[in-house]
Amino acid sequence: MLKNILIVDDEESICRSLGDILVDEGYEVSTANSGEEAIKILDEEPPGLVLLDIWLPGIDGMEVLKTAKSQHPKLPVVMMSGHGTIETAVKATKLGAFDFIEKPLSLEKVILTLKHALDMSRLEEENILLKQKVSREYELTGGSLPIMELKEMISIVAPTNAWILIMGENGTGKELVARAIHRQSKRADKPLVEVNCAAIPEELIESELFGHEKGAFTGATEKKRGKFDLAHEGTIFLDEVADMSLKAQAKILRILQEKKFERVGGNKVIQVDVRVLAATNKDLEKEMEEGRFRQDLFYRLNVIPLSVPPLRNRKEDIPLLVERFLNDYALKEGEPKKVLGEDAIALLMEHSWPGNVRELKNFIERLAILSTSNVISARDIPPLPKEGHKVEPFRDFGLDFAAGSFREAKMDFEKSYLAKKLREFEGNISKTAESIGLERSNLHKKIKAYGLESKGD
Ligand SMILES: Nc1ncnc2c1ncn2[C@@H]1O[C@H](COP(=O)(O)OP(=O)(O)OP(=O)(O)O)[C@@H](O)[C@H]1O
Repeated sequence: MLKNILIVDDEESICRSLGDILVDEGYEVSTANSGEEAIKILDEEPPGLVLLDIWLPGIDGMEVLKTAKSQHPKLPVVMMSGHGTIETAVKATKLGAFDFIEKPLSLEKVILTLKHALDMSRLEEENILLKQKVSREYELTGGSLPIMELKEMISIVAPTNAWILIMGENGTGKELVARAIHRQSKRADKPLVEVNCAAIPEELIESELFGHEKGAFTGATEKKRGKFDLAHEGTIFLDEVADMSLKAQAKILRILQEKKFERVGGNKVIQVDVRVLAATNKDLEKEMEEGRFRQDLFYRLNVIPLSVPPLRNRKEDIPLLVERFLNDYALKEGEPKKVLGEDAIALLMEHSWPGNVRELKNFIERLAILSTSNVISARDIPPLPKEGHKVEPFRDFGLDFAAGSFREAKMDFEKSYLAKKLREFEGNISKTAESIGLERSNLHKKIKAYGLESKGD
């Protein structure tokens, strides 16, 4: 991208010669011979960078720097001076100058400094845009009473350091709640590290959470930092916390209590400062009763409970969510935004959305992809399961021995058998794989091939 550079120097010859060189380097250049002129240009047509002499008649360089920084805080300003002292350089840096170059100017130094300053400013811009994009992506949409109450609770508890347990059905937005809490907390500038407890094999849990030293076990070819280490001074989000084995729960409890750990294969004790957020879609009271979840861990995590309501209890959010997902889709694909007709929305409001917001989001994306017209009406909506009909993730498909060939019958059996076993272990892939003597990765492949995924995505 072409960047405009403003050179401010009362010596006409410097403006001219420096300007010519910078134009040759591919920059656009404008010049000012006084502080007053510079301020006028900054006001009317802000450049991408300023090369600013300190000694100017009238308003001097330091004053121009102050004005420039107050009007355009992100504008990189490089100071130049023939009588540079350490003090002036320090003062300029304190006022926000990017760098300080001494006269007589070394061309190499000027060009290198400009390049660094422009690179830095581009990175800053990109960073701001990315942060905006990410925070938009993770915004909780909804104006219903339960969602407004939830947002209110989030704004109260987020700035504290309290640990929070987020409960709710699959796809209700628990991860978004965790992100909102982190974003509104004092730790927002530090990392939010997510741990999907259900996805870590038990034997790797320590190395995932606490890291390992090089050579700690076969396969540990590099030293690796653990999730707790990475979350230092930030937030750790333990998702699907009830899907860990009891052994893994005990390990987590110990670190949560002591806030200290050693890397696998190491002997240095690492102390961390982390805020813990946890989420689950299980009924933890029931899990405890049935001996699948440790009580002490529950009390440790459940300092502040937050509950995310299912979509069927806040259907008035559906129109807003639909609007948001159609918008997101159009932006992502760079296509014109489609709209849903009132009749189509009315149809969506009748459905019970057992997969909650995730199901609605996927449904809307499919509609946006498949519909040929920009206004989607009720006629374009594929049939939705009847009200009250809860889609079981691993439903029994029944055996259809009318299936023609041996191969088809075998596939029917395999699908039905895996669905049954997955149901038995409540969708826990590790446990199912272990119980039926199949490799986890192999089971994953079969689940995909037979469309047995538990979630809509
Ligand atoms: N209120 C909301 N506004 C906008 N998008 C939402 C909202 N709630 C959920 N979503 C979207 O729905 C999807 C599922 O949300 P999320 O992953 O936060 O749910 P979850 O409760 O953590 O699900 P699970 O228990 O299955 O992990 C995501 O794509 C998320 O962006």
